[in-house]
Amino acid sequence: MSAEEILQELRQWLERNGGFFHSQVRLKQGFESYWNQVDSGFSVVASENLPADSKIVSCPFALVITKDLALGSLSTLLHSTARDLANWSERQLISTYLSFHWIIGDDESSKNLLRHFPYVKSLPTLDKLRTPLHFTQAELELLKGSNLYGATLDRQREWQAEFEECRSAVSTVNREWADKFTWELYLTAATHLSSRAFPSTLVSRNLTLTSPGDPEPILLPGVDSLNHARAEPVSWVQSYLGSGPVPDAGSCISLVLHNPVTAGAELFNNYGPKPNAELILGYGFSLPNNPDDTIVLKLGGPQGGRWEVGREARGADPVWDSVLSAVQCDEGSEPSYEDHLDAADALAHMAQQLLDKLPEVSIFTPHGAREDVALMIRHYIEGQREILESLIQYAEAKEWHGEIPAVET
Ligand SMILES: C[S@@+](CC[C@H](N)C(=O)[O-])C[C@H]1O[C@@H](n2cnc3c(N)ncnc32)[C@H](O)[C@@H]1O
Repeated sequence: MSAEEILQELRQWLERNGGFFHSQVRLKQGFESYWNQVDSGFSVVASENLPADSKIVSCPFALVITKDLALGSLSTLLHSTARDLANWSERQLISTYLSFHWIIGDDESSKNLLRHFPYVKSLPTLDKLRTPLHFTQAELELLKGSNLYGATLDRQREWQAEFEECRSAVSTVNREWADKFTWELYLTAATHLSSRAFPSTLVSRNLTLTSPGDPEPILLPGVDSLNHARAEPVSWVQSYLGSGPVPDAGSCISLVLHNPVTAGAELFNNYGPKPNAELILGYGFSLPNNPDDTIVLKLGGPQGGRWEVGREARGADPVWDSVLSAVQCDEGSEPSYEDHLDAADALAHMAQQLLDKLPEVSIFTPHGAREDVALMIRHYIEGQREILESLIQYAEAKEWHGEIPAVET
């Protein structure tokens, strides 16, 4: 099947199930030319001028992939009770559910349990994915000394352990399935989830009710087909029909773009203000000079904590307060001029140490690294460097603004 046919099938499947893509938009394989990054999947383009507030795509609730949908299908397939799988995370359930489409295949017998084949087939293949879990060893080395390096190793360990647990459960039921259930398959599915997830609050009955805890990730086929543009004005609109806990047929989630779009232009969703570390780790792309970049700072000790500082030292004040109270000799009293000097010195020293640890970014693509990956890493490291430099300037400014004791006469 060609890429065009796969996208056509996705569109028809959405329509058969009560969803749609706007009649004046076209799905196309690859990005519009200017991305300068990897061609990691498809994009949505306007075939005619679209007015402001156009509804671009709509996904019926019946096609939404939730943890519960995955749990229901897997319990039947694995002859397990839902309780056996109840300790699986959302990622384990949804990634295993997606993987099973490839393990069992697109045949009649599994159609009721694995209902997302046209969607799964349209998702980018392993070779197109670019999160750090898909980096070569040489590419990973380029991150050494940055927070993202540690975060990548942690994620690799965590996902691999989850996969082993899922595979071993499958293996007790069917060895042939377990043989087909490879790490690459699981990694691909888990990356699809991390790079396309929406919050489960979108499908809850009362959007205004904040449910306790973090929302779960869910997949919205079709709605997830637009690439990201920072600060793009969009709305994710819920239409929940009926008043019971189970939505009536016709309930759906739609994506509305508030800006008009000219014919031929790509249409964008807005994934929210995310720093490059998060875009790279979860999605496999970066934005140059990303204004939402942050660096995570952790301080030990009783005044310690974890903070995110952004460009131009945005969010540095609580770090400063913590450092200041850590250096203060006389606890409980007003910090002295010397305390300010010591705190400024300690903060600048800490930022300088982190700066020294950061890897060098060459404008040339290092040997063994792919160009698109090297570019992503450059965007990220440059952002980290600029934030740390701004933090040093912030500390220097604090030093000057520390109150100078009046000269005794
Ligand atoms: C939700 S999907 C969007 C549709 C995607 N192009 C596809 O074919 O599946 C998210 C993925 O699209 C790509 N992407 C989205 N926005 C991007 C951007 N601004 N620059 C580069 N890649 C982007 C990344 O690979 C990301 O993981």
